[in-house]
Amino acid sequence: MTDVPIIRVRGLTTRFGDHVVHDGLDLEVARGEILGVVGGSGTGKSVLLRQIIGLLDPAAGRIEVLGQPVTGTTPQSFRKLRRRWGVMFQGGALFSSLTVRENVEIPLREQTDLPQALRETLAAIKVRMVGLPQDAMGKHPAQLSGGMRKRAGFARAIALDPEIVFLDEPTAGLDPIGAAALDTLIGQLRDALGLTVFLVTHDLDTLHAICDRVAVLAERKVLAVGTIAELRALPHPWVHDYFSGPRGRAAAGER
Ligand SMILES: Nc1ncnc2c1ncn2[C@@H]1O[C@H](COP(=O)(O)OP(=O)(O)OP(=O)(O)O)[C@@H](O)[C@H]1O
Repeated sequence: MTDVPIIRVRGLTTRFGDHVVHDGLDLEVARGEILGVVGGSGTGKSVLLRQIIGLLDPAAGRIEVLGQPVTGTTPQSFRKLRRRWGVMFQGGALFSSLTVRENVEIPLREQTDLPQALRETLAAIKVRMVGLPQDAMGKHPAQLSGGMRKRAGFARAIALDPEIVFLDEPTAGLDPIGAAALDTLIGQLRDALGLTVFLVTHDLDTLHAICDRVAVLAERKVLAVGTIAELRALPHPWVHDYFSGPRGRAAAGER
């Protein structure tokens, strides 16, 4: 990891009408780390992710990714920047009418001029990298299990060899074995590809298994960020209940 943050959020304020979701939120993500983002329901984890990737404008604040501004930039600069990250939304968010190959090819089709044959070859490599069998390429999402759909979504997220991958609740809806396998895959790909991973999750096992640091969203800001051991030492009630309640202790391997 270097000292220069790969993602930098400063003074972020988010409002929907009178509802203030974030109020002066600050966050930095280091290159090469897996950062888990946790918080109670409605604390604005998914909204934060969408703002960092430029899908939603904040009311105030500054967001920089890879040293470039995300807000207030030209469409051309933004297009260049967005090629450098990949996103997997909840459930994989695949197009149901397209095959896995066609889904994985979407970023290659939209953001490169590569010929069809090369797009297919690259899609096949990504599908293999996420541990899907080659015959999954011709299948539609409805023909896949939930875990396979997530893997296909992951293959699409890494289609353009991104530097950062954003994952919104990747293990939601998976059985514990499938979830653990996906955690392992995320960790392996981070190591193999040198990815930075920004991961919104409720899954305590994921946090323990692969996250280098965890950011806690509460009280309209990032209340704390650190290792799980550091967070467990905090007296804040939500942080305490989350990490040191029965599920938190079980995920930590305690009784
Ligand atoms: N487009 C929108 N218009 C109005 N309100 C919105 C919009 N998007 C999100 N919100 C509100 O912003 C708040 C934060 O939403 P967000 O989806 O980020 O929560 P979250 O922390 O990801 O929650 P969960 O853990 O339940 O998924 C919620 O109160 C939500 O209703």
